[in-house]
Parts: sequence; structure tokens; C-alpha cells
Amino acid sequence: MARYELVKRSVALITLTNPPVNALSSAVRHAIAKSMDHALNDPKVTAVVICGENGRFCGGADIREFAGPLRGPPLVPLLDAIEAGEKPVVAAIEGVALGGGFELALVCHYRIAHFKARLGLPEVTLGILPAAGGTQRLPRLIGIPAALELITTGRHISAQEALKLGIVDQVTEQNACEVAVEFALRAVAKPLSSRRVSMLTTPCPPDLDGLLEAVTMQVKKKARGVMAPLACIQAVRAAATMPYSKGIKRESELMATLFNSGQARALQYCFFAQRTAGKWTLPSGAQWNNSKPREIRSAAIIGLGTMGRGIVVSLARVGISVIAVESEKKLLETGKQMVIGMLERDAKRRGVSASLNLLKFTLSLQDLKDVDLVIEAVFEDMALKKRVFQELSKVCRPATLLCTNTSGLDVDALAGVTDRPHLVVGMHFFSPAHVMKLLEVVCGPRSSSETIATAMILGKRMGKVSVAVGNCPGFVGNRMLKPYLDQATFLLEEGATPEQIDKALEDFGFAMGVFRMSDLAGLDVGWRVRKESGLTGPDVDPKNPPRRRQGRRYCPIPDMVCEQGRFGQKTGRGWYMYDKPGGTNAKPDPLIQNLLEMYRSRYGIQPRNISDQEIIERCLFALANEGFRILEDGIAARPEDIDVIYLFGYGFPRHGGGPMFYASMVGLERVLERLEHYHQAHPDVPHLEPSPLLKKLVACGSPPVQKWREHIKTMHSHL
Ligand SMILES: C/C=C(\C)C(=O)SCCNC(=O)CCNC(=O)[C@H](O)C(C)(C)COP(=O)(O)OP(=O)(O)OC[C@H]1O[C@@H](n2cnc3c(N)ncnc32)[C@H](O)[C@@H]1OP(=O)(O)O
Repeated sequence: MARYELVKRSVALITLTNPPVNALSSAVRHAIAKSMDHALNDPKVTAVVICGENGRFCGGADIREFAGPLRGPPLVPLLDAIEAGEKPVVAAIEGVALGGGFELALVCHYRIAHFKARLGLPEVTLGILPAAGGTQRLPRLIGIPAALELITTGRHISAQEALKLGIVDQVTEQNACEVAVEFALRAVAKPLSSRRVSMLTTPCPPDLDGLLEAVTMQVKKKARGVMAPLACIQAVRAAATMPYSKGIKRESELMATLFNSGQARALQYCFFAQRTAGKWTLPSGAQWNNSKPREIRSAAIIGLGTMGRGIVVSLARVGISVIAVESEKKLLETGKQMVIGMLERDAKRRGVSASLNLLKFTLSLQDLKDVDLVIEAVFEDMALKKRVFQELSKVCRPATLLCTNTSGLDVDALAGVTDRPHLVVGMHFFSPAHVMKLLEVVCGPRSSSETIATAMILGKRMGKVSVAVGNCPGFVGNRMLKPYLDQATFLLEEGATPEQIDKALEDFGFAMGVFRMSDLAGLDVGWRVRKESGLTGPDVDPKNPPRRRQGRRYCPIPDMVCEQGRFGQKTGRGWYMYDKPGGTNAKPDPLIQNLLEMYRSRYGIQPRNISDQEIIERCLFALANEGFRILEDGIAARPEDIDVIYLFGYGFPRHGGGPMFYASMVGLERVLERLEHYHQAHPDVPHLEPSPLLKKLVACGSPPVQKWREHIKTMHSHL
């Protein structure tokens, strides 16, 4: 867990050996304590260097240990003892120094960083705070404003930035460990008192209260309802106003308020869920670690609408040659200008040069004959997409992968019109595609494991979180959205307002309430889908009761809103009104209030007061209930996959963990009971009927999310 060697006859070199990130597990802490004791007591040793094996200093505490009781030496006294030692200790930082790893470096008397190293205190992203002295030492070393920023955001910084801030003493392009050993030899016999960060006086800004207040406001605005950043601010205040001995106690008290909180559990779950999602697996036995992805050097995008442009940018900025195709000259020219502008702005922001030389724009599909992969991003129309795929089959070489960026159409139907169904896969990007991190990789029944592996890895290369999902209408994300949206509109019928529902969801932590989100996405898309499915429009049988379709409850209010030309932000009117078309400042619209009142009186609905609790329960439990059905149907392999989709694609708050984790946190029994209650009250809403999997899990004693899979195993998989 830590290797101890004597180098240059007098330097004790302690190497952390806990792959993959040298996390500070109990065994590692124990090994550090033993090695330090040895080094400090061995008269041959004049200095100590601490480094990590395999070019990684330390990824912090072992997060997996948080769930159990503390074993092994606690970190704070261990780190305090290193700092207090009478022999100089130098941290040789390669790879990462994060969380407890960074705090370990802070107690060393000197820090040498490799130029590619990254440092940070990401504890806040796990719902906790840097409680091994980080909130007390960092402000003493770099001042309150800079420390506050790093601690409340969890941002990783480069070695160069760390040098500028005064966190590290030297940045090197050579082997940091070797440089640190030489440095340590030179440090022998130099006084250490000024190198003990906990002994420094925190440089205090003139208006400490004003600064803390401003940061508190910022944090509250950015992360509504999230506890950890606020606790971080209080801990940093302690660093400014208390001696270290008291500050460290305050840090520990604040940590105690967070450590076992639901938010911390949810955020730590998110960390692992994100990593689990990359480990896709098919019932055939093909999976992430036994399927070889193809190397993609060139790609083509068909369609330069909003999605197509974003996808071109995502590919080009990671060095893939892209041929962009449009059907008309004017559209091609507009798309080209937009893509170039987006790439230039992106490159400027990242301080690199725009990879414009990788782009080619054309009107001819013939130009695609040699590309490795095509992503079709034309209008969401099955007939049109089929024509494109038939054409691609003729034009592209037989080995070219054909992908469709559809948000819900049948990927296998498209595969069926090609000469290579095994090379067809869905790549569902989210808008704007160059910004949004989520990619649903839709596996058709005939998609080969090589094709899936290629799409998953390509997503990762573009910086996306790729999740493999099965092929059904709406896949995972949009399929689950339907019951969620339905509940919101039913609540409108029953007496709620768009702003009341949005506020309840935003207070819960969603980035945007359902109506503001719909206005942003555009209301016309859903309206067209409903017309095509025969739910609204001239094809609806007039004998149909107005609020029932296909044997179940239907709310026509969204159709009525669209009939007035209110398509959301882009038309300046939707569920809200905006200053102008394209405006973003949503204001309640009296016309919508009138519409709702007239609607209710037309159908004899007596509006009632609806509590925020009912809004949250009906929207979120219906959402999770569909998630259970998705698991039963084998459209998602694991609850973690569903949660990752909702976290990265639909603005579900991370501190809620995602719809499935949230359901487990509320308690599956309670979710079942509330769904039964609401289904009884609304028997014509099948989405409220508890799913068989939910009932089965409750019957099995509500196991934790990570164990649900054991109860789904026997069910059919569409992956
Ligand atoms: C009090 C609290 C204290 C003192 C703390 O220190 S809290 C922990 C603070 N540290 C972090 O939050 C760092 C978390 N890790 C990362 O950000 C990244 O893993 C990384 C930047 C260190 C490396 O990234 P990458 O190369 O992309 O690798 P992965 O993220 O895929 O990770 C590889 C596997 O290692 C597991 N892992 C990573 N960090 C930890 C950790 N601190 N504790 C336990 N396990 C960790 C990660 O889950 C991956 O596992 P597998 O998926 O391969 O099983």
C-alpha cells in the first residue's frame, strides 16, 4: 500500500501503491503512518519524499470506504504529524492530487508538481467538504478569495495555475519524483516553521463578511438547495477568524453535518454511477471490456440543423475529420458559417487554434464513400431517414458505420433498409450537441458489439457520458419524459399553474421546471408528434371524449397553447411570455391563466389547491415508475444508467442522485404506497399504476439500487 525505500543514502522515498488512483484507503493510511514513523526515527534519513505509483500522486480518500465504519488511522492526526515532523517532507505530484491527496500535499513542507499534474479539492462535488485540514490550510496558503473559489466549486487546476497561486513551489517537465529528491536534499537543515501551512496567518481581505456574503449568494443561485458549498464557506470563515486548532474542530463539526446526509449519499452515488454507465454489457456476453471498438478517423454528418452543427463541432474539436452534408446550397452556407463560428469561439475559450482544416462541406452524398462513420442528423421523419439510409448503403464502403441521431424513432427499422444492419446504431445527442454531455447509444437488435463499442468510445472521445440503451419509442430519456410531462399537464387541469409547478421542481433542484424547459425546447415538436400519433388534429374522431384518447386520460391544453402559435421561447410566447422571440426571461402570462380558467370551467373542473408535495410526488414518482418499467423491459441494463441519463440530459439535480436513486432514498415502500394512492384517484392514468418491478423490489425488502439488477436478471433484455 506504500513502498518505503532509502534513496541517495539519506532520503526516505514513500510511494503510495494503491491502484488505480492511490486512494487513501485505511491500508494506505496505515502504511503512510508506519513509513513516516520509520523515516522520522531513522537517523540516516534527513528528508522525506512522498509520491504515488504509476504517475499518480493520490486521488484522495477512498470513497468506497465512506459507506462503512472508519477503520485505520484517521487522516487529520496523521497529516498533522507529517507537518509537525522535524525533517523536511516534499510532495512529488504527478497525475493528480485531489481531495485528501491534495491535503496530503499541503502538509508536506514543499510541493513539486509535474507540468501535466492536476490539483483540486473536489469534496464539495461529493456532498462533503475537505475535512482533512483543507479548508484551514488552503486559505492560509493562498488567501480567502482563491481558496473559497477552489473549495466551493471543487475545480481542478493545472500545475501552472497552482504555481501562480503559490500552492506548489516548482513545476517540472522531468520526473517529479527525481526532482523532489534533489529538492529534499537541498532543503535539509533549512528552518521548517515557515513551511508549516497550519502555522501561517490567513491573509484576510478587508471586507471578509461582504466577500462571504457575495459567495454565499452565488452558491445559492448556482446550486439551489445544495448544502455542501454553504458548509465549505462556513469552514473557510473559520480559517479567517480562528486559530488552526479551533478551525480544524469547526471543519470537523461541519463535516459531521454533511457526511451522512442524503445529498452526500446521492452525490457519491452519482460519481460511481457515471463510471458504471461506461461499462455496458449485452445479454450475449459482449461488453465494454471484451469488444474492440473501431478507430474512427473520419466521419460525416448529414444535416446541418441545430443538432448536426453541434455534432460537427463535437467531432472536429477532438481531431476527427468531418464532411458535413446539406441538401441545399443556402442551408449548406448558413450551416458552414455557424459551424466555423462555433468552432472558433470554442477554440478561443480553450486557448487553442480552431481545427477548421478538418472540415469539408458538400451537397453530395457521393463524397462520403470513404468515411469511417456517418451520423445522420436530418429532420425527425422516418420516411426521410429511411431514404437517407438507403442512399448511404449505396454510397458508403461496406465497412462504414451508419448512425442515426434520432430522439426516439425505431433504429432497427432504419437498419432494415440498409445492406449492413449490424453496422447501424443510434447516437442520440442532446441539444445543443456540442455542450450537452449525454449521449444515448441506441443498440438495435442487430447492432454488432463492435458497432456499439465504437459508438460508446466515440462518445467518450467527444467528452460525452455515453449510455447504452435499448431500442423502443423514446429510448430511455424521452420515454420517461412522457409520464412526467403528462402529470404536469394533469396538475394544470386540476388547479395548478405553470409557475407553481416549475417552482416546486426548481426548489427540488431541477435546473428548469418542466414548463420552462418545454418553452426552451420548443412546443411544436411534441405537438407534431401528437398529431402524427393521432392524439390531436383533424384525424381525431370527434366522438372521442375531449379529455380521453386511446382509452386513457389526455390533456389537450398543450395542443391549445400550440394552436395559438405559442411555440415557446423562439416565438416569444409559450407557457410563459418573453420580452421578444428568442428571449429567455420567462414571465407568467395572464393569457395562459385565462386559458386555464376557461378550460376548467368548460369541463366543469373545480380547481383545487395543490401542494408542492403532490407536484413532486406525482411528477417524480411517475418518472421513476416508468424507469422501473424500462428496467423490466430490458431497455436499460441498470438503474445507474437511467440516473446518469437524467442527470446529464434532463437537468435532474445531482444531489438527488437521479430518479431511481431518489426513489430508493425516499423508500420504495413509500413510493409504491403513493403511486397506489394516486392511481386510485386517477385510474385512467396507467403511468401511475405501480410497475411489477417496483412491487417485486418492495416485496424483497427494498434492496439498495446497486442490488436491483439481481431481481431483474430473469427478465427479457432489449439491449
Ligand atoms: C474527507 C474526504 C476526503 C479526504 C477525500 O479525499 S474525498 C475524495 C476526493 N477525491 C475525488 O473526488 C477524486 C475522485 N476521482 C476522480 O476524480 C477521478 O477518478 C480521477 C481524476 C482521480 C481519475 O480519473 P480517470 O483517470 O478518468 O479514472 P476514473 O475516474 O475512471 O477512475 C478509475 C477508477 O478509480 C476509482 N476511483 C477514482 N477515485 C477514487 C476514490 N477517491 N476512491 C475510490 N475509488 C476511486 C473509480 O471509481 C474507477 O473505478 P472503476 O470504475 O474502475 O471500478
